[in-house]
Amino acid sequence: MISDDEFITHKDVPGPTKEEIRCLVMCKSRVSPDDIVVDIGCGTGGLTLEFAKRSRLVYAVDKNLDALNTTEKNLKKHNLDKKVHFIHSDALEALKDIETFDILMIGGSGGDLPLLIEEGYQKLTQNGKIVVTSILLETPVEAVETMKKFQMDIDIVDVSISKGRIMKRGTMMLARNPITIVTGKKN
Ligand SMILES: C[S@@+](CC[C@H](N)C(=O)[O-])C[C@H]1O[C@@H](n2cnc3c(N)ncnc32)[C@H](O)[C@@H]1O
Repeated sequence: MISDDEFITHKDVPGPTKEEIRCLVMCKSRVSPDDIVVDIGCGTGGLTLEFAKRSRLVYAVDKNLDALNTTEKNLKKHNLDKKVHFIHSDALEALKDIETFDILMIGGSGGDLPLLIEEGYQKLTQNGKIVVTSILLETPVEAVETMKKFQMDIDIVDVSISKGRIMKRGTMMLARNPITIVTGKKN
């Protein structure tokens, strides 16, 4: 797992998904070397990079060109850019052009989540997974409701992490925003 401070960042792009959350996403997605992954809302490339290390091919999609360029820089830095197709597009448009995949990672949807899950489900391989990460309370509910329509096996984890900061007098634990990870498996 690559540490958070190894990423190249951009002032107008959200920072990478934190290391501990990346660990959990890799674990919940059960990504394997033959998998094709679509990373919607690739941002800084935190998840794209971890998926590229563990899969056959990743489609990294973002509607923000600064984000896509930042992801590309981070993948190049780790010699993983050859395993990634970089797509500058809105998520729904991008999905229409991709034939099939084993994992659909949704880390940013801009309000289109139910549609994205519906479109993505059609192209997901048998036993494929849709993983949604969110800081908003409403997003996991939308994800679960949509996944239920397709009788997916659903796993929900809410993660609250505190990181220790060592100071002169002792160690202070600093809380981070809770993140919810919803994973749906196609039966
Ligand atoms: C929180 S960031 C994702 C961070 C990323 N997972 C990482 O580890 O670096 C969310 C991203 O989703 C993108 N996004 C939001 N809605 C989108 C949409 N409808 N289509 C494509 N990208 C979208 C935003 O531009 C932003 O870069």
